[in-house]
Amino acid sequence: MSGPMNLPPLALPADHVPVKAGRVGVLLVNLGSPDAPDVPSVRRFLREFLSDPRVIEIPQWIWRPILNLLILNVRPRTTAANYAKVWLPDGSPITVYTRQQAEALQGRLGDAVQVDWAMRYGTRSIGERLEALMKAGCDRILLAPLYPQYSAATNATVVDEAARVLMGMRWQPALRTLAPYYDNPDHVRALAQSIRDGLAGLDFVPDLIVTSFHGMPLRTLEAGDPYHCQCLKTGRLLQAVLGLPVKVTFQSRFGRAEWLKPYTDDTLLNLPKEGVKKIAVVCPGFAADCLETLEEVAMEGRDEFLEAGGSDFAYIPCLNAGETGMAMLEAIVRRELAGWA
Ligand SMILES: C=CC1=C(C)c2cc3[nH]c(cc4nc(cc5[nH]c(cc1n2)c(C)c5CCC(=O)O)C(CCC(=O)O)=C4C)c(C)c3C=C
Ligand SMILES: [Fe+2]
Ligand SMILES: [Fe+2]
Repeated sequence: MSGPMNLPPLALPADHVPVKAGRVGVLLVNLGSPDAPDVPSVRRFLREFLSDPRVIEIPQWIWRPILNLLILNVRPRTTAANYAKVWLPDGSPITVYTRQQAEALQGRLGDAVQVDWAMRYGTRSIGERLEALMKAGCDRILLAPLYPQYSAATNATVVDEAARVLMGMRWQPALRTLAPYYDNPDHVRALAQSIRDGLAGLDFVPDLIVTSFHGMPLRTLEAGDPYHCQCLKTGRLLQAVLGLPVKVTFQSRFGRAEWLKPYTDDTLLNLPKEGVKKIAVVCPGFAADCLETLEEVAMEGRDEFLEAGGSDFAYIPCLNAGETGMAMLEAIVRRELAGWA
C-alpha cells in the first residue's frame, strides 16, 4: 500500500537553507536624486538619468556626444546650486519624502505586507530592493511607480528596469504594477483636500489655482503617450471638486524642442497682465516635493510672478507623507493587493 506516509524523505543537500516565501511586498518607486548637492554627485546622477533612452528619445549616437561633451560639463553646476537651495538635513527632499511614505505605508498595512522603496536613478536601485524583498520572503510584489499620470519617461522605465532585473533571476516573484491614478477619486479628493487645507492658511483669496505638471516633449503626445490627457483630466476633476478655477500648465522644459504648453513660467509672467494678481500653485504630477517643485515653482516661479506684477503667491506642497496623501495611497495599494488576498 502506498500513501504519503510511505514516501521516502527528500534528499536535500547538507547546506540546504529553507527559503522563506508567501509574503506580499510593495515597492514604492520614485525618480531619484543625487547623493549630495555637489557637482560630482549631480553629474553622476544626470549621466545615468539622461542616458535612459526612455527619457531622451533620440538616437544614442547623436545624443551621447551632446550629453558627454556639453550637458554634463555645463548643467551640473547650476543644477547642484539649485539642489543646495532645497536640500534638507536628512537629504534630498524627494528621497526624504519617499522614505517617509514607505515608513508610513508600512505602519498602515501592518506586518503581513513588506513595504520598501527604491529610486529609478541613483542610490537605492530597483534591483537592490527587489532582491531585499525576495530575501524577506516576498514572492508577490506590487511595483508602484509614484507617478499619478503615466508617461513612458517615468512609469515605463520603472517597469523596464524591474523586468531587466527579473531576467537574471531563476525564481522570479509574481509582479503587479500600480495603475496610474490621475483620475482615481481617492487621489482627486486627497489633492482637493490638501488644496483646501493650504488655502485655509492664507491671508488672501486666490483668483486662480495654477496646477504645474512636469513637462514632456510635444512629440511624445504625438507618439501616443497619454501623459498630456491625464494631466488635463486631473486638472478638470480638481476644478470640478474644488469649485474653483484651475489652470493646467507644464514646467521644467529641457532642450530646444517644443514641449507641452502652456509653459508654467510663461503663464506666471502673463497672468498679472491679464489681471490675475493672486494665485495658489500646486504640483499634482508629483507625489513628493522635489527640486522641480521647491526650487523651480515655489522659489523661481514665485519671483517671476511677483516681478511680473502679481501681488500674492502661495505654493501648496505635494501630498508627501501627510495624513491625506497616505490615506489615499493606502486605499489604492490595498485595492491592488486585494487581488492577492
Ligand atoms: C513627474 C514626472 C516627471 C516627468 C514626466 C519627467 C520628464 C522628464 N524630465 C526630464 C529632465 C529632467 N528632470 C529632472 C528632475 C526631475 N524630474 C522629475 C519628474 C519627472 N520628469 C522629478 C521628480 C525630478 C526631480 C528629482 C529631484 O532630485 O528632486 C532633471 C534634473 C534637474 C535638472 O537638471 O534640471 C532633468 C534634467 C526630461 C528630459 C523628461 C522627459 C522627457
Ligand atoms: Fe524630469
Ligand atoms: Fe527644473
